[in-house]
Amino acid sequence: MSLRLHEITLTYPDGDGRLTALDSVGLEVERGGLTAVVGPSGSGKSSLLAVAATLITPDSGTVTVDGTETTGLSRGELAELRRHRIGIVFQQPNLLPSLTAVEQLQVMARIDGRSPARARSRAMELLDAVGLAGQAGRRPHQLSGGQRQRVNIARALMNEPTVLLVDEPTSALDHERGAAVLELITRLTHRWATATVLVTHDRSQLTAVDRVVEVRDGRLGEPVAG
Ligand SMILES: Nc1ncnc2c1ncn2[C@@H]1O[C@H](COP(=O)(O)OP(=O)(O)OP(=O)(O)O)[C@@H](O)[C@H]1O
Repeated sequence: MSLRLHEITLTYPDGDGRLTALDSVGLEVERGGLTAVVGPSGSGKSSLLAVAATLITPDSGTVTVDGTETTGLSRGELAELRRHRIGIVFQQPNLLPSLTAVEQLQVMARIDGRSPARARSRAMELLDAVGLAGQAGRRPHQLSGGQRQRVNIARALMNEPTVLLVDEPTSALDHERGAAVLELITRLTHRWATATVLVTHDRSQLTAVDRVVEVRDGRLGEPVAG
């Protein structure tokens, strides 16, 4: 199992007490599988993604990434794990304004110490996969919102992660572009065999995903119709 969350409970300070954001949540995703997590605002979706990304340590429960149990790893070891095994697509693309599309990707590989030639060929392969081979030399302001989101997605795959975590990728896009981005993420999941978890509040576009689970008040279950 490439991503396994087991009995995750997460609380936040809340006045004099604690608010339970995740309550004994379990989730398993295989390589090449895409699980969509839906749920109303405040139900715990972002918290679930942050725990899966090892950015937040839960009160209890375990997160296993690509066979590595993360409990007890140091901050440095977690950072290393994230760099090599986890790709994260945040809601906002956060591209660097002065870099071209291909450079946005190359930066990731440089941090990881790859040769520039290998980094460039991987970057071009990914830009091609997201339909932007012809826009490799453009800077963010020369790209549309949908194109920027595609660069963002390609960048998350740069270091060949096992796990791909995607937060509300369609929130800034209209219905048609949103559907295209979801279709793209599904295709990339199959092609690069990532264990993908995608968080969204918009379930109308979830036609092609392998599985949909719903978070309600911090608990995970099968989605309720509607
Ligand atoms: N850092 C924090 N400190 C305190 N409470 C928090 C914190 N982050 C989230 N919460 C609370 O935990 C609960 C779950 O929040 P979370 O952001 O995970 O939900 P969500 O489903 O992603 O919501 P949204 O769709 O609005 O982003 C909410 O009640 C929220 O107010």
